[in-house]
Amino acid sequence: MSDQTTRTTAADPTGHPVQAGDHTAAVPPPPAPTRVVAPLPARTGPPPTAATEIVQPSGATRGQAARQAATSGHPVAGHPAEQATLQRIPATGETLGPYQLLGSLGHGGFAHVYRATGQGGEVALKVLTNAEHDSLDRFVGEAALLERLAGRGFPQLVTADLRSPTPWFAMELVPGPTLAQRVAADGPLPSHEVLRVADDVLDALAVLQEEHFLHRDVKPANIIAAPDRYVLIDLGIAKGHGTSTSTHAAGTISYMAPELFVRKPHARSDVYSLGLLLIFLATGVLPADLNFAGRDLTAGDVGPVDQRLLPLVLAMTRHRPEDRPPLHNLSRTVAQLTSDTAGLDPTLLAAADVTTVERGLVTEVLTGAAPAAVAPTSVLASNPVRQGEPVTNLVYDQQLMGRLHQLHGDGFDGAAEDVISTYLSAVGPQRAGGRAPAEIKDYLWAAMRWAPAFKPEGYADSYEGWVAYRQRRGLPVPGVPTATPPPRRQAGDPTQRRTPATNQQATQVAPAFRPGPVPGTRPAQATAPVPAQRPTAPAGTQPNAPVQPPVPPAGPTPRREDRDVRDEKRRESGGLGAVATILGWVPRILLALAVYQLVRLVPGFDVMPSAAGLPLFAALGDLAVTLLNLDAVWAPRMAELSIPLLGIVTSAVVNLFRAVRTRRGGRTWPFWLVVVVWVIVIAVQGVVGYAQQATENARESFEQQREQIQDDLEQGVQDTTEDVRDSLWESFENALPWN
Ligand SMILES: Nc1ncnc2c1ncn2[C@@H]1O[C@H](COP(=O)(O)OP(=O)(O)OP(=O)(O)O)[C@@H](O)[C@H]1O
Repeated sequence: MSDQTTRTTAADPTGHPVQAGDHTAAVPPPPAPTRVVAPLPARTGPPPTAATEIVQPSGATRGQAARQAATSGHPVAGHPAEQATLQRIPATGETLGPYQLLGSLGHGGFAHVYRATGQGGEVALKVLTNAEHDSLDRFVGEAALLERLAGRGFPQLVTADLRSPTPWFAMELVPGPTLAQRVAADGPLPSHEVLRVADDVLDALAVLQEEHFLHRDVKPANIIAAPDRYVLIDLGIAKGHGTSTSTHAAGTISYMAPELFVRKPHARSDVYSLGLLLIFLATGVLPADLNFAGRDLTAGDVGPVDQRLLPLVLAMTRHRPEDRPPLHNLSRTVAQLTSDTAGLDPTLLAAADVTTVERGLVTEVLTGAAPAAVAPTSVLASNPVRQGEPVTNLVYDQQLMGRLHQLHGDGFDGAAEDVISTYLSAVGPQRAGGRAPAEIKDYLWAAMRWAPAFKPEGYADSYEGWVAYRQRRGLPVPGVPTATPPPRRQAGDPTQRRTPATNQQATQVAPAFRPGPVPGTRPAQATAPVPAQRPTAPAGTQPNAPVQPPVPPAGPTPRREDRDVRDEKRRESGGLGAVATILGWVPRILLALAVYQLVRLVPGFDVMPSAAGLPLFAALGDLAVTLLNLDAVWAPRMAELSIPLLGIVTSAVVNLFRAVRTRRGGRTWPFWLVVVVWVIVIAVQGVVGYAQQATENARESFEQQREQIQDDLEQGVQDTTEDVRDSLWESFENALPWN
């Protein structure tokens, strides 16, 4: 037992955490509620040497070894990317703390796991074998998180010695094969067993979510099939960090949710991986990767999955994370599927708003704004993707992967090596851990589950061959001016998804990854100097000379990237995108007109000409009058109404375009804004019109009364005058002598 493990928490029966900074404990298994793992002190600068100077086999510390390697210019030994980061791997029979190692259970790039025996019986003992600078933090984070999860769906943490020169922690030994081993040995699982896996893993993920964590590595190799339950293991998202020795790196990427490729983890990223996992368990194969196709899986993609399971797995693997159902809805669906009597409630599988617990996860963890209490273990979460892992890291480069996907879709797998070698010359070979392009290509093809494509006849399987193929078909080639204009897009096929006739057996339909800068022009962390872009050699000359990419801009901001992506999308969709852009301005113009009309209602501004008098709206007003068979007096009113109506129609069209182009729902705010502003215009117009009308009526009535009175008066005067005149006349006549 190391001297550090003698400072145990056994002396602390109250269950309080061990002293601050004490990272070790040797609680005899089974574990007391005592806190086994105390968090490492928060770091602001470089890691403290005491905790991280891990002894190399040679006796040199990791830091010394790294410095030696750096100053000599040579890696310590073996592969340049790996050897400076590996530390001692304990052998069977050795003792670590109170445990004797009985045999290896497995390993990844990060740690080795042993079956070990000690006082309390057998345990699974995980030993940190990667000496990358933040591996220890992550290892501590994994142990701390296991402790917090307290065996709910995960192995129970037993004890740990994280300050040992060979840091380790012991956990409950879960008997049974992993699901990867189970399927390899027995083939696909029956549906009821797939549902049991779904049930247990969903429960485990829900517990994890309550602790504000994502697993991010749900895959068959990380689920142990114990006799009575399925247990999720491997919370060390850092495994494989800084090295590519992980035997499961490709498998990990295979289950990765699309949003993780663009470094945007979502609370439902694990749902995607679990959906793929269920498909794998049910069929024995994974569907072809659709990450770069940007669409949902369909029944045709997933092979012979039980019809009852199908809606579940298709919902879980939706491309957009917000379209996937949340965990509790999935659990309820699984319960319904498991029960023979209950019917399936389809609303549970519909896209649902972010739940409260998910919101906590998103705001606290994914954005890095975790509260202090979570911070010590959120090393797992603060690195949503495995940065720095050679080769694996390449799949996060959208430019590179998009281009490779395009080549693959066209059937030019052989051209991939050219593109990769160009890419490496741009970003530096260290980005891929010094691997050769062919090796990288094989890795990426395995990771993305891309089956070998079939090249169209008559073209070399090289970058130049691909360029020639595209040029001959009038298709855009990134970085090369199009010789002939691209063919007109067909109505009903706006994305122009195209499968080459000769490439029917390539893994996927070519997703029309559109031309953009040559790969490597905007790598996420490109720092290496890059040669200037060189024009593509004509087909047939220099068959293996790749096109050199232009210099990557230094450190683009995310906002800039967003803009670039938007621009790229616009370019990708060609004329369709331009039409959508122009149309996109129409609602805004109409909105401006609506505001203008509103201003006209302000007293004093009514001298401004009405927008409804513009020829377009006047014509529309007349048209409406004719079509609706209305009285001509309605024409101005219909011209007014035509403005918001036009806004609604164009907004609907724009949204349709956008939905087709991006496979997302379009923006609806311009539509609502136009409508709302117009409702206000009409309401204000109504009130003002009513007031004007009322005033007019009052005025008219007053006028009428006045006229009436005047008439009456005049009449009265006239009558009186006539009466007087008559009576005078009569008197006069009577007074005449001859009467
Ligand atoms: N609690 C456990 N009980 C039994 N076996 C276990 C346990 N934990 C891990 N193992 C075995 O050890 C193997 C490696 O474990 P784990 O995946 O945690 O290590 P890792 O270094 O993070 O590996 P990877 O890079 O594959 O994720 C597992 O595949 C499993 O077979």
